[in-house]
Amino acid sequence: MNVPADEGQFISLLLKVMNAKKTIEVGVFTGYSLLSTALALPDDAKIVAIDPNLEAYETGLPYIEKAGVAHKIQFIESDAMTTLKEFLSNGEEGSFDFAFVDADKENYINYHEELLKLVKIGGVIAYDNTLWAGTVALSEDEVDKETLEHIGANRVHLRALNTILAAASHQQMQIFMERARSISAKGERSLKSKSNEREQVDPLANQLDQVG
Ligand SMILES: C[S@@+](CC[C@H](N)C(=O)[O-])C[C@H]1O[C@@H](n2cnc3c(N)ncnc32)[C@H](O)[C@@H]1O
Repeated sequence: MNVPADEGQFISLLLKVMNAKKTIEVGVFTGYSLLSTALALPDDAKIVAIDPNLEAYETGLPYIEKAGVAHKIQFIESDAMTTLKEFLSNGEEGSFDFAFVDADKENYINYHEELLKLVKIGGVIAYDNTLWAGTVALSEDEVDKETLEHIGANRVHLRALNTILAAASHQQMQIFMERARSISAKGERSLKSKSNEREQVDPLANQLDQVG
């Protein structure tokens, strides 16, 4: 299922504020968030979009073409971990401005590990569904049995991701979207030794510092 329109607009805003030019999307489906991304980026930008489901991507592709942004997209029909590891072996470390993850929740933590290496200091990694309909804040006893069966495993995966994000030394901001959708956007905060570099390249992190 695609992200809601307000989330697409929020991604678009983030990308424009950051002046992003090179991004990764993990989990494309029919390309709604991908189209939001492609429309927000400049004409010479590049988006690597990874999903094993080529058929779904091709369903949405005519709309991407009609919008005149297909040239910005490199679709890779693959499992994302394989591709992310290939990028790292090919020397793409620290070369991406932004990553958006909206795929198999059990792998979010694994994607996070690889994306921390692929996304540059000052970049942002955004995750869809981090509240999982609000259930991440509830104990198992508080979720009714039917709901727990339906959402149980993903709730556990997302709680684990949120715990890691909250504990990490990187700057993080959490944005709660309407209709119980959620997105966590994690600004990569530089270490003290890189503070000068960061000040030059990282307007978003400076804004995040002021937010606290
Ligand atoms: C919720 S949909 C993505 C929706 C999309 N972001 C949008 O807004 O239109 C999840 C997608 O993740 C993909 N997916 C599942 N496992 C994956 C994996 N291991 N690697 C990459 N994509 C995967 C599915 O094929 C599916 O298309």
